[in-house]
Amino acid sequence: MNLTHYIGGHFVAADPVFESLNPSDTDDVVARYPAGGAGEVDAAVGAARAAFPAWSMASPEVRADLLDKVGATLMARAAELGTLLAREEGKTRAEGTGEVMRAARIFRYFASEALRRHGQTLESTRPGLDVATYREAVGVIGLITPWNFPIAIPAWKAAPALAFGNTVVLKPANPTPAIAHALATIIHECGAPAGVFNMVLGQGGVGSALVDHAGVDAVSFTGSQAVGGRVAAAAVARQARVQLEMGGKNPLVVLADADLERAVTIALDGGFFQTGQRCTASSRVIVEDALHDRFVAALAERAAALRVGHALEADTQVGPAASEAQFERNLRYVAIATGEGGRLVTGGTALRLATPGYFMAPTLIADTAPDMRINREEVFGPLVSTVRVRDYEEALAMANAGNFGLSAGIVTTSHARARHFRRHVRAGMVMVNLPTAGVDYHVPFGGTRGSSYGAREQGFAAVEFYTQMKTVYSGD
Ligand SMILES: NC(=O)C1=CN([C@@H]2O[C@H](COP(=O)(O)OP(=O)(O)OC[C@H]3O[C@@H](n4cnc5c(N)ncnc54)[C@H](OP(=O)(O)O)[C@@H]3O)[C@@H](O)[C@H]2O)C=CC1
Ligand SMILES: O=C(O)CCC(=O)C(=O)O
Repeated sequence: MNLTHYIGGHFVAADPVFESLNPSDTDDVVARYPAGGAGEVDAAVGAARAAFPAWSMASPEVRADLLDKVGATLMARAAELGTLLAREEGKTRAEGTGEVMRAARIFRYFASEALRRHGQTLESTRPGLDVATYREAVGVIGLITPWNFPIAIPAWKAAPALAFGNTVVLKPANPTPAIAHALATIIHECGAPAGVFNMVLGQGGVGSALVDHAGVDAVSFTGSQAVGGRVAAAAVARQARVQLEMGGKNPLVVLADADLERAVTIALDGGFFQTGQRCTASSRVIVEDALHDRFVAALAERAAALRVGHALEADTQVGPAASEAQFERNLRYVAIATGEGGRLVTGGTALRLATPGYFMAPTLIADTAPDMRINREEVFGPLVSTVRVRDYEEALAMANAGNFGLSAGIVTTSHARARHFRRHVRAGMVMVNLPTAGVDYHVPFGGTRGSSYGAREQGFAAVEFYTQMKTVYSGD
């Protein structure tokens, strides 16, 4: 399959330069795609600017109808698109289908958000005047989205952008262009006016051309801290609005009063499902001393029993890393963690299976210290480290250490501890007796410190980033 850019309502073909490979079987080329650059970005931004006046002034019903139709189409095609997603990204077919359904629900949710009341009317302090606030579209929004949720994240950025009257230029992640292309095709076929939604494919310069373009009013980025920092600096330098979501080193605190089986199930899900490639993954498990050894032994046993395999095989529980770069990074961090004194309890190695893919055994590294790199840096693979602590107070201090603050979890039977943790942990999202990963789409998503920058994403909070406030005073 040769993919194209999507600019101004047209699928713009160009020589295929890059390949998207199936990470479960790298002999399988999922798609080939062109090397877009500043020229394509300029054309896409131009198309989005030209479409903006009519789209932002269109009846919200027009926008709601489009989003509704996109949501319904995604839902109807969830199994087929979920298979494509699993083939291209490496998450299991069930995870892929679930993600497409999530994207469908996000479009459906924002279809109704387009019709909801977002402004206010107030009495003026001056008799005889009325005051009202309106939320208006911002303009052209540049979206740079990652490969780990290659349809849900474009959905949760594009759907609110379009719902509130903005136009969009999407730069999808390099390892997953085919599923992004499928989304663009659906938006086109559902009747989006030309230029309302655009997509430019390519590597090594498309993202920065988008962020630097004077015609882009706002940029929403999800990815690494390093790139996020560059995106923010470039956007702020020209006073463009910017929002970043940059991952985590999410602590899961397991207290001695926890039910062991439950704690292990929560850690297993949060740490290893979706191959650990979630910014909300429970990559750092902080365990109270009295339960520590039994917890590590039980988690290692369950992790070793997980079936790692080809994403499209029915009994696979953990798919491959999404790319060679991510695979190598995962293995490198095993060496870094053990080199710094961590104890490899299970996993740690690449797996040779029937197909050439980026498979790795779920890995547990115990006896780590909080200042080791494995506890400070996001890896984004099926790697979990454990830290032993004396008591709850030490666990909380450790959970609050470091430069991330996305999601934090606690497993305990104590309501008092859970309440205290909810209040005092420094994270944007707190999970009580739940994995740190796995979020709803109708509530705000985002973190503190180095995890996020700017307004929250998703749910009712999305209106903040994708609209600007206007205050109108009316006399008689
Ligand atoms: N928070 C999360 O959910 C995610 C976190 N990550 C983390 O990031 C690590 C690396 O993943 P990787 O896929 O390389 O992701 P990156 O965060 O490095 O982002 C790569 C994307 O950013 C664009 N980009 C690169 N430089 C710039 C720039 N200066 N301005 C604008 N856009 C730019 C690239 O486009 P172009 O090719 O055109 O330059 C590409 O689309 C992972 O291991 C993980 O730790 C990754 C994915 C999701
Ligand atoms: O945990 C989730 O459901 C969402 C995770 C996420 O958004 C991410 O990894 O980028």
